[in-house]
Amino acid sequence: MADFAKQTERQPRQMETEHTVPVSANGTPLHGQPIQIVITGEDHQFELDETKLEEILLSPLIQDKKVVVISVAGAFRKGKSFLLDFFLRYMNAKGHPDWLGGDEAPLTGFSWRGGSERETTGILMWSEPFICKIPSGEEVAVLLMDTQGAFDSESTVRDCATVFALSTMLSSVQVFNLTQNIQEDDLQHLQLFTEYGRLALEANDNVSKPFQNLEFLVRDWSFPYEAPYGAAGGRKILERRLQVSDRQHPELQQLRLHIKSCFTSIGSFLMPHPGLGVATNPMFDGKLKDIEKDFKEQLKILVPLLLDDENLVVKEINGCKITCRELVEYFKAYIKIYQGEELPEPKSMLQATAEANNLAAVSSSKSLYQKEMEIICGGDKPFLHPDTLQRDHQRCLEKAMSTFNSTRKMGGPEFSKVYGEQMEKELLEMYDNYKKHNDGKNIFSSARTPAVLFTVMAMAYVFSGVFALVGLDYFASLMNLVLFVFLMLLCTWMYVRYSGEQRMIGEHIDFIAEVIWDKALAQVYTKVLEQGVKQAVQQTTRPKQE
Ligand SMILES: Nc1nc2c(ncn2[C@@H]2O[C@H](COP(=O)(O)OP(=O)(O)OP(=O)(O)O)[C@@H](O)[C@H]2O)c(=O)[nH]1
Ligand SMILES: [Mg+2]
Repeated sequence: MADFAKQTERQPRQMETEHTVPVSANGTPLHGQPIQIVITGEDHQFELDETKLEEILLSPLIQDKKVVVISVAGAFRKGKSFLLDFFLRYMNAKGHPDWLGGDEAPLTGFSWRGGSERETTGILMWSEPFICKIPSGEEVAVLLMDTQGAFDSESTVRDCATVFALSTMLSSVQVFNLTQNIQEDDLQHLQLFTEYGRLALEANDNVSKPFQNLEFLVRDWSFPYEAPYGAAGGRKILERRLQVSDRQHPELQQLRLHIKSCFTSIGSFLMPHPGLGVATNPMFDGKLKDIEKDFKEQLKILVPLLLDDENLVVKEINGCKITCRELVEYFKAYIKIYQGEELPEPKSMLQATAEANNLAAVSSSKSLYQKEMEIICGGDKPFLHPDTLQRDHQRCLEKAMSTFNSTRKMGGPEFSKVYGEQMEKELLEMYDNYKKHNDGKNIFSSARTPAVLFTVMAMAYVFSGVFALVGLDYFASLMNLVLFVFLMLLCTWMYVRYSGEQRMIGEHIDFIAEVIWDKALAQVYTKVLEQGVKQAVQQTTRPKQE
C-alpha cells in the first residue's frame, strides 16, 4: 500500500529529454530537443539564456528568414506540452497525410507527464526551427514554444503574468489552453495578463492592436450537443462569451472590449476529452492506441489549422514582419522590462480588492476629519485658542479612526493596520496645516515681525542718542547703522506682504524677527512682566501688614 502511494505520488515522466532520444510517430528520431530559453530563478526573477536562443535563431539557415512563433499557454497540468508534441509530429512529417503516426509510438518532444505537480518551467523552444513555404512563395521559419503553466502553487501572480505576457508578445499565435469551458475567470486572467504585456510595449498608441492571433483551445469539451467539436463550435461559444450588450454590467462590457482590442484575430476550437486512459492512467506514455478516436480526429483538424503552410501567421511587431535575427533583439528587450522595476506588481484579485477597500475607507474617514475641522477652524473662521484647537483635533481624529476601524474591509486586521497608521500620519500632517493657518489668523502673531523690527529700531535710536550724549560717537554710528538696516528690513517686509512677491525674502525676515523675539525680547518681556507682578503683589500686601 505504502509502495503504491509512493509510486503514484510522482508519476513517471513520459520523456526525459536528457536520457532518451526523442522519436517521431513513425519511429525515426525527432530532430532537435526542447531548449529552455527563459529560466525562472528562485527569487522569482526571469533570465534569458541568450547563448541558447542565439544558437537557435541565428543559425545561418534561418537568421534572415521571417519567423512564425506558435506558443501554448494557460493553467498548469492541462496538457499543453502534450499538445505541442503533436505539433512537432505534424511539422516533422513535412506534409505527410498520415502525420499522426502509428498506434504504438510513445509521444515525445517537449517534456510532459501525468500527475498533479507542475512540469514545465520558464519558456522552452524547440531547438530545430521548421522551414516552410507560405503561399507568397517565401520561406519562413516556424518555432514552437512551450510555457510554464499558470496558477501552480510555486508561482506568484507576477510570475504567471510575466510568462503569459512574454509569450504573447513574442508569438504570432498564442494558443490559450483551457479546460471544459471559456469561463469568466479565464477572461479576467486573460485581461490581467494581456494588460501586463501591453504595459511593457513602448509603442502604446492605443490604435494598433498590440498582439496578433489568439486561439482559445477548450480541452475536454463535454457539450457537443450544444456546440460541435472543432472550430465552428468554438466560434459559436466564443461569440457568446465575448458578446457585448447594453444589458451587461459595464465591468463585463469593459472586459470584453479590452480583450478584443488586444488581438488582431481571435479564434476558438473545442477539443473532446482524450479518454480516461490519457487523464488517469499513470503508465500512459502517449501511444495513439490509448487515445479516444474523437480526440485524434479533432487533432487532425486542429493542428493543420494552426500549422499548415497556408495558415501560418508571420510574426509582426508594429506592423513589420520580423526575422529570426530581429526576434532575438525583441526577446532581449522584453525580458529586460520584466527584470526591472518599471512595471507595477500585478496583484491577486483578493489583494487588489482589499487594497481598494482599505483605500476607500481611508478616503471617507479622512474627508470626515476634514469636514469637521473646516467647521471648527476653516478659512472663514476666527482665530481659535491653540489648546481648544488641539482638543477639537483630538476628538475629530478619534472619530475618523473609529470610522475607519468600524468600516468593513477585506484583507484582515493586519492588512488594515498599515492603512490605519498611514491615515493617522496624514491626519496629523493636516492638523499641522490647520494649526499654521490658525496661527496666521492671530493678529499678534502676524504683527510680531513689524513689532519686533520696530522695537529694535526704537532701541537703536535711544541707544544712539545716549551714546552720542556721552561722547561714544563710534557706538552711536553703529546704532544708527542698526537703525537703518532694520528700517530697510521693515520696508522690504511690508513690500513683500503687500505685493506677494519675493516671499522667500519675507520668510527670512520673519525668521530673523522670530529669533530676536525668542532669544531676547520675549525673555526681557517676561522678566519685566514678572517684576511688575511682584511689585504689584508687594504693594497690595504691605498696607495690610502695616
Ligand atoms: N483531461 C485531459 N488530459 C489531458 C489532455 N491532454 C493531455 N492530458 C493529460 O494531462 C497531463 C498533463 O500533461 P502536460 O502536457 O504535461 O500538461 P502541461 O499543461 O504541460 O503541464 P505543466 O507543464 O505542468 O504546466 C498528462 O497526463 C496528459 O496525459 C486533454 O485534452 N484532456
Ligand atoms: Mg508542460
